[in-house]
Amino acid sequence: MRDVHVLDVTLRDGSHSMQHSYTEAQVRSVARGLNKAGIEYFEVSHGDGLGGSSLQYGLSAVDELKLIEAAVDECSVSKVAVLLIPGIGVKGDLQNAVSVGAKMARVATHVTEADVAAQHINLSRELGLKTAGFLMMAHMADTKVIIEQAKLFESYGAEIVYVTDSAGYLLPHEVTERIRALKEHVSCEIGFHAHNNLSLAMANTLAAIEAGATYIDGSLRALGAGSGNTQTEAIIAVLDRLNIATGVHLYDIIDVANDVMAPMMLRPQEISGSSLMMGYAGVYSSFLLHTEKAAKQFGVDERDILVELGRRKTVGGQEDMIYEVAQSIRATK
Ligand SMILES: C[C@H](O)CC(=O)C(=O)O
Ligand SMILES: [Mn+2]
Repeated sequence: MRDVHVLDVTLRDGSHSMQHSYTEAQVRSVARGLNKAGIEYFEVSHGDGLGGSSLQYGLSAVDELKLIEAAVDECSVSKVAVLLIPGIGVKGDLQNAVSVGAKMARVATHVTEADVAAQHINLSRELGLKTAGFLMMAHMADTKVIIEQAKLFESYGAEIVYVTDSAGYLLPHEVTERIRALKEHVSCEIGFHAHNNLSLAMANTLAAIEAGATYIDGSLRALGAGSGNTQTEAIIAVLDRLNIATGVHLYDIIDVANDVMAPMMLRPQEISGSSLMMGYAGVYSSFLLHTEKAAKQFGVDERDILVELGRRKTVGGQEDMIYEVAQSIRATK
């Protein structure tokens, strides 16, 4: 019995921090540990979802279908989820993921664009997947808009709607406001996905649960875009202390975080000057590595790039703007 479902995103959001370099052996060892710990669903895909491997978003070292298949092969308890952003991934990608054993799909759109997900959510239900809509950059819309968009997801067949704090910008009371509004106006379950750019991932996750969210994302050692996500092993411990059942064994989840994930991380998952600025300026967390690259290439301060990206209200899919902004800052020097 699970009061709250903790979905682990180490093998998807963590792929941003790993520069999409996961190998089959790495995925197998993480999947084995998550399965042993009793995680219900964990996500495996390119960081930007199915079909994300590209020059724009970063090339994957290994075909994600091979990684999904390897993860599925390690599972007796856990089920594999995939993320799909319509336009980056296509319906065929979802069918392929199902053919290698995926059991859940999270269809992600910008917070004001749920209408582009109708076909993908329909297909996901037809394929028998647990199906969720994932509203990214949720800080960019007020509760009225979020309710409207969640209702669209629900009308297409989504069983869960996630409020996704892609920029790690939201403050706890703003999370409460959004989740509470959804609880009042939609009947599907509500999920929450945090980024730790302002060091608020855990506080925001607890605010979401208190307001009624029943699906929560976490990642081992917090591995994820920007400053990473809510740390899976920490939220399991905290929920245990709150007597909220997750069905996950604490020692086993700590073991996979410490013994398996930590040694393979390319760099510590920390709140750096730049990832903090993403939370401050409201910038999509997966822009971090691109911003570091652009800052070096044009010899400008990463923070200036991020502030300008926030001011221009850039969203996922506009990675090319990072270089344009860096170039324009350079030109004014
Ligand atoms: C594709 C993004 O990385 C999805 C996500 O995890 C977020 O918006 O946050
Ligand atoms: Mn994320």
